Amino acid sequence: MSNHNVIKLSKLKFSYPQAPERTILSIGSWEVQRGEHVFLYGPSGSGKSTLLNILTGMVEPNSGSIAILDTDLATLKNKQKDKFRAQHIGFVFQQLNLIPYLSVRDNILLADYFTAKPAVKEQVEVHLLHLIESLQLPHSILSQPASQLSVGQQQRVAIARAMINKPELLIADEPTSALDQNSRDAFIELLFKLADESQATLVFVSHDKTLASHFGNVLDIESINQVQGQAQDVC
Ligand SMILES: Nc1ncnc2c1ncn2[C@@H]1O[C@H](COP(=O)(O)OP(=O)(O)OP(=O)(O)O)[C@@H](O)[C@H]1O
Repeated sequence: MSNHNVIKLSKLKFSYPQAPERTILSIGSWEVQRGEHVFLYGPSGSGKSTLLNILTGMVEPNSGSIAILDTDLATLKNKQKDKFRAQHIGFVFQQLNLIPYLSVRDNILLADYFTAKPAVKEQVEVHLLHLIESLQLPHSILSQPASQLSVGQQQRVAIARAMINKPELLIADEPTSALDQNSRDAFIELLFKLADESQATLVFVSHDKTLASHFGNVLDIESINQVQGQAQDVC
């Protein structure tokens, strides 16, 4: 396979409809190649979450283009965007967002259920077991309700859920902010391991610059966003 861009932004401008006069993001160009581990950092209010929402098609820019895996998001209707997101992008958030009363298995498979074209059941099962083993979790955990897991186990289940659809792009938004240093490093290493296994590209967002040393590609959002002065005023 050639070295396709997984993310390609160009001439992007964005302001929220409630405050149209205030430009939040103005990015000339930004590209991420397949398999990269990108650490995107910046202070509170610098537009990290806004940029992630634009990358995933949840929010539309005022102008400019965004291609994810060579698909121009502007060409997709809302339903197609939902499907595209479910099939190609995995998410791990700060609040792990597991549903407490559902079993670990159902929490993980929920992501597969939302893709318009669910994979063949047997293949999903094989992949599920593979993920659980790679994350050093016992098979028996699959039938436990998420509410019974330790925080460390919940994190690993959140990674499995993000990876069950074999996404090409994995987005992690401040997933380690509640952890101590050791658990943080272990979590990042597991995330890398799983991402690399499926050659997924990882975009990891945080305001904690001490994590940067783990990553091959470290990007200060303020170095690509031409309106940083304005965004910083808020914090
Ligand atoms: N729904 C909204 N309407 C109007 N302004 C918003 C909205 N959401 C965010 N903003 C503003 O956009 C700017 C960027 O916010 P954003 O949440 O993207 O920053 P961030 O870097 O992710 O911050 P944090 O690290 O605190 O999560 C901030 O100044 C914020 O006040």
